[in-house]
Amino acid sequence: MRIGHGYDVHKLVEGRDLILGGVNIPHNLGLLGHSDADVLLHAICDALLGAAALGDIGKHFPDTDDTYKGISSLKLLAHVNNLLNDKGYSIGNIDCTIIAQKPKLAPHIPQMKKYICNTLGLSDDCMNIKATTEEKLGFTGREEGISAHCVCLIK
Ligand SMILES: Nc1ccn([C@@H]2O[C@H](COP(=O)(O)O)[C@@H](O)[C@H]2O)c(=O)n1
Ligand SMILES: C[C@@]1(CO)OP(=O)(O)OP(=O)(O)OC[C@H]1O
Repeated sequence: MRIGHGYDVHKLVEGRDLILGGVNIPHNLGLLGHSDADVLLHAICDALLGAAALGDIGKHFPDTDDTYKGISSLKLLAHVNNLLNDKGYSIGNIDCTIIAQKPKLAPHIPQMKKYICNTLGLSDDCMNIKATTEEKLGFTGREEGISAHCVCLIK
């Protein structure tokens, strides 16, 4: 068994979609990034890459490469899964926390889980997503951005 950890932050701005776990969530602000800025999927990619000692998301998908401009991060996650499979690894379980003051994410978590489990070929009981506010403290509390943490085990 090997452990991995991922962390990512994206800024909230007007005029962008809010996409988390592949789900387009209705909100007045969205996340800024070179890709679709899906901060949850980026944290998952980094945790999986970390567990396999394969570097990080920026190494595999540079934000200077137009190939990744506006790309769905579900495609990046699928690619990361292939890299792990090529090295003979399979995923044990994944646990994530999204830190967002708004919007309420709980109603969207089942759909996020479905997309992620389908992409990774994981069963529902191997994947968990939590959401929390930071009680109006810090940059997430001021609604300037959203962050996400992920830990995983691979075998
Ligand atoms: N963006 C969010 C943040 C939180 N939740 C849910 O609310 C619960 C309480 O959050 P606190 O930050 O006040 O502890 C949390 O456990 C989540 O279930 C949410 O849905 N969306
Ligand atoms: C995903 C990539 C590539 O499009 O870009 P962003 O969407 O900006 O995301 P980030 O987490 O800053 O870094 C990884 C990138 O290289």
